[in-house]
Amino acid sequence: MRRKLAAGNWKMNGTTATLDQVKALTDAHPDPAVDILLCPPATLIAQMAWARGSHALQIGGQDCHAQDSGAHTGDISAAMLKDAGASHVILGHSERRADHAESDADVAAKAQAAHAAGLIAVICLGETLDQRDAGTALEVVTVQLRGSLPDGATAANTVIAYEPVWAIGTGRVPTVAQIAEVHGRLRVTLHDMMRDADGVRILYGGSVKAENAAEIFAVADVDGALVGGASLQAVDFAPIVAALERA
Ligand SMILES: O=C(CO)COP(=O)(O)O
Repeated sequence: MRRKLAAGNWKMNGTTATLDQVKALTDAHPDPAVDILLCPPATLIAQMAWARGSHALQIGGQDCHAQDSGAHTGDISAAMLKDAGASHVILGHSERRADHAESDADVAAKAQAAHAAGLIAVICLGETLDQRDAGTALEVVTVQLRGSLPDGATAANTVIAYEPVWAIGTGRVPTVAQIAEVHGRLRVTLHDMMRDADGVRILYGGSVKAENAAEIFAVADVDGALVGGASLQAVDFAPIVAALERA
């Protein structure tokens, strides 16, 4: 049985003033029946770890370098994220793939570094609108998964997030049939690649809101969500967590 995961990606949003959302969220779900993960900017990880107190809220980074340390100005290693209080790190988000030209091989190398540091890698993939329209979405995500999953990936150290690029921040969401088709394909591919594929959580991400969460969470092989905009405010994110608890 896979434990469901409600994950929030704050992207490049949030300052110390925003940390009041942590209390609002943990107060709304003092004893959650699902895992809750927030991935703030790296500057807030340590303070968020303090702000959660004894709550089971998990905290993640949004990227890490593939190396442990060294002359890489501006970069952050997986061990540093862990030291600051993170247990997870998002890798291969489409915004990083686009803005920083990250390849599948880069993502696999970073995931390997994350695993070595004891972090759970949340590996993101998803097709663009052109690829969806061309009918190649399944092929694209299969290639991304095969290229981005490192040796040594297990259900315990890896989460997959399917995020169609055209659904991110657009309010456009795939049909439940489209989500089911991709998640099913990802599960089959995982089975081909690892022994405990049944235990790997596959999240859906892209314009998840309180209004559409229940419908998405009812889809087979959807084990939770990776939420952007609607994770910034507890008033938006808490009902998504509640919908996942009910799913
Ligand atoms: O990119 C996302 C999460 O990583 C999704 O963002 P939105 O929920 O804002 O569409």
